[in-house]
Amino acid sequence: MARYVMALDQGTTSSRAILFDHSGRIVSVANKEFTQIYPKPGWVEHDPMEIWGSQIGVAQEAIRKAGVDPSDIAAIGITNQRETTIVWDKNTGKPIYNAIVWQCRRTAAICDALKASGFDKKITEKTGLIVDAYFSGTKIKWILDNVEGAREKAEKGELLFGNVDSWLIWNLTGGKVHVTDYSNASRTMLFNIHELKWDQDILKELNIPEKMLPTPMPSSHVYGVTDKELFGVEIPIAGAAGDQQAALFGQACYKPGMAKNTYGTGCFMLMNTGEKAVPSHNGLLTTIAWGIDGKVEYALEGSIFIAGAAIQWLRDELRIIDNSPQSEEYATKVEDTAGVYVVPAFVGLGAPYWDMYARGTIVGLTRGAKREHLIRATLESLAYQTRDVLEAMQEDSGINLAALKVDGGACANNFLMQFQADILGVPVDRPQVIETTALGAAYLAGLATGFWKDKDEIAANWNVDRQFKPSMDEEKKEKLYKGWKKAVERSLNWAEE
Ligand SMILES: Nc1ncnc2c1ncn2[C@@H]1O[C@H](COP(=O)(O)OP(=O)(O)O)[C@@H](O)[C@H]1O
Ligand SMILES: O=P(O)(O)OC[C@H](O)CO
Repeated sequence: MARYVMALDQGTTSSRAILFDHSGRIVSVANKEFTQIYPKPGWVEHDPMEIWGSQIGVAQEAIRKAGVDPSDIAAIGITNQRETTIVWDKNTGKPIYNAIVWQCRRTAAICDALKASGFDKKITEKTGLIVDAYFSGTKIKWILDNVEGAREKAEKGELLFGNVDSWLIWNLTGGKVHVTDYSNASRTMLFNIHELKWDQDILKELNIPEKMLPTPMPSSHVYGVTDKELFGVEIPIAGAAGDQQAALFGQACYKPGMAKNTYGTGCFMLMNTGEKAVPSHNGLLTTIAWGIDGKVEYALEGSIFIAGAAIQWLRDELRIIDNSPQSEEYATKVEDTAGVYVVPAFVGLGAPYWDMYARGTIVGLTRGAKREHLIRATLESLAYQTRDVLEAMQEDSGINLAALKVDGGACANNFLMQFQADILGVPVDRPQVIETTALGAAYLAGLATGFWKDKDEIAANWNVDRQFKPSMDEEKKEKLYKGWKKAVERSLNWAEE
């Protein structure tokens, strides 16, 4: 029997491939950052060919590094940055435009028009989403309206749309399979999450031909096999899920009420709500967690657009740190932020504010404010944003979390995790494997191919690395959080079209 499952984790800033063994341990990892394209303020693009090239490159490298024979890989699971929109020519396989990234704000005006007409309420009922430039629907419309000849070709059935999962599966299968999984479909703003089909009313409103859309499928399912050219053997592609849903799966949050928070480029808290799609009254999204075992399960989600990306901003734009881990070193050189707050609303604010026109703000500066304070305030902003969504989630679900499971690159930061526990007043549990996004994708693929028996077998693999216990006194905690809310006020509704 084959001994490994490979996860392809196509994130916002890097493509990663990880080989896992049967106990969920990492056997090898390969990673490659790729180009971020900012054509205008608030616009973000990727080159789809670079996404594909880097992803297949790291897959081959991970296999090479482990010294594993590709025939020893039971299955491949895909997980991806969600909502990012790619449109390509069915005949040539070439993209007709750059990928419009989830963070891109270019379709804010289309969203405003949907809100002005009241159609946004219908969209929320059907898709569980809050109308925002974040989702794929308006991005597809923008491409069809702005790329010469695109609409005509789409109507003739010559163009295909996909999120990154579909794009990778299409390329991995040599252009044979055009599918998506339910969790990714639920992020397009075109998918009826109750009926599990593309919604005709929304397609009509946005003028998007259904023939360009992929076939929605369960998240744990054999979609096809890899083209023999790629690895020398055909490997089943047996799982796919959006990266945040995959992390929920990898964290073994299989029961209603279980939640995780992933600190990557953005920060995303998801709570499993079982077979019930729970509507939010506090600015959260209702979304599909996964389709498995012949049914679909749902989640409540708090989407924070900028988290680890703010640390990258300190590194790449301000150039006040050399690498992300150094942020911890500087943050712990000072007692506090000296009253400084950073609100990293670089691409507007997601949950629970949903303000496409908010922009980044630094407040509370005094003459003594130093680099260390700014770095610490940036790290703390991740924790404050998380408290904003946790409060909304507890309100919507009626559940008070006993502990928060965390994962993603930035959860390696011990200062941040301790501050997070302090500001929430809830313990924070960090697992041994923080690559739970990739792990979740591997589990979905391994379950479809019999590599793992069932979810219980997988749940037994979850082990805590460290628990961070709240230790800040109540008065200080609330005073700090009050300052954050005031800082957020200053960032809202800033940009003008
Ligand atoms: N020690 C650290 N402290 C703070 N942030 C970190 C640390 N290590 C990584 N990060 C941040 O985490 C992000 C990378 O996490 P990852 O889970 O790989 O993200 P993604 O999947 O979105 O690309 C980067 O934005 C990086 O700045
Ligand atoms: O690239 P990540 O891990 O920050 O995830 C991005 C999300 O999928 C966007 O919805």
